[in-house]
Amino acid sequence: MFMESKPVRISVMGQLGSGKSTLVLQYVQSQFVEEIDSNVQDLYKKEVVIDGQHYQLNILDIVDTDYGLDLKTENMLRESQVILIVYSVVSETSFDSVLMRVVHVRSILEGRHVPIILVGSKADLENSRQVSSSSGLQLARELGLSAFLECSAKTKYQINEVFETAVRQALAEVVEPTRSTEADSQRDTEQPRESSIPEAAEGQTEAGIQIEPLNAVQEANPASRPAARASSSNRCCIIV
Ligand SMILES: Nc1nc2c(ncn2[C@@H]2O[C@H](COP(=O)(O)OP(=O)(O)OP(=O)(O)O)[C@@H](O)[C@H]2O)c(=O)[nH]1
Repeated sequence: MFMESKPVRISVMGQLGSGKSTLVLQYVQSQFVEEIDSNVQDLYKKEVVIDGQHYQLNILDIVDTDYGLDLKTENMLRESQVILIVYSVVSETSFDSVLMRVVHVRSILEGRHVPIILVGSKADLENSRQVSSSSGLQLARELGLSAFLECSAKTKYQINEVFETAVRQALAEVVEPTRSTEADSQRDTEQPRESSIPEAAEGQTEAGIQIEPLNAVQEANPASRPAARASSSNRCCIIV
């Protein structure tokens, strides 16, 4: 039986070198590329089945300098249904640049709700890690983002999960908050939009989604084993 694919437009941003192109290429072409031309903005297409539904993913790998985006890219960003902001877990500067990118994206979107997912890449490089999983999760919560994941394009760890989460978030129904009082509107301008990232209890989110302890991650991500043993308090997070 022929099933029509639903198109989903995904944009991928992040500081140069954060690993966004490698992440996209691993997902779309199943290859890990060491050197990629950073000046090329590419649109990739991939047919997938997620939760029994066919989708055509249109994934825009944005040339994202710290000096802003050109008008054409801003327009393409406005048409996105979900945006991934990638940082590298081995680069604190890429993590520090996330805030600026979120603020910039939100200003481009002018109040329209588009889910933003925070992605910590290069999770295989555990021995060189500069940004803990809990810092990533905390930032995602503070900024009111829709989800947070770590992944590795090298080991393929959570690559599918990143894009599956993106599709689910893109299609999730958005419930706009009702603004009844002046105080409410005042508060809305002061705080980030409410996030679907729940407050985590020890090892678990409010929604009951397990935050996997690192020893569970070791099987999926063998490269992280030595460091994982060394820091058992560290956690890998999949929050949707
Ligand atoms: N070990 C490891 N290296 C990675 C991973 N992802 C990307 N890299 C490497 O990090 C470098 C930068 O990756 P890119 O994908 O080019 O980064 P980018 O964010 O697209 O940056 P530009 O191409 O400059 O826009 C490359 O040498 C990649 O091979 C990963 O998961 N693990």
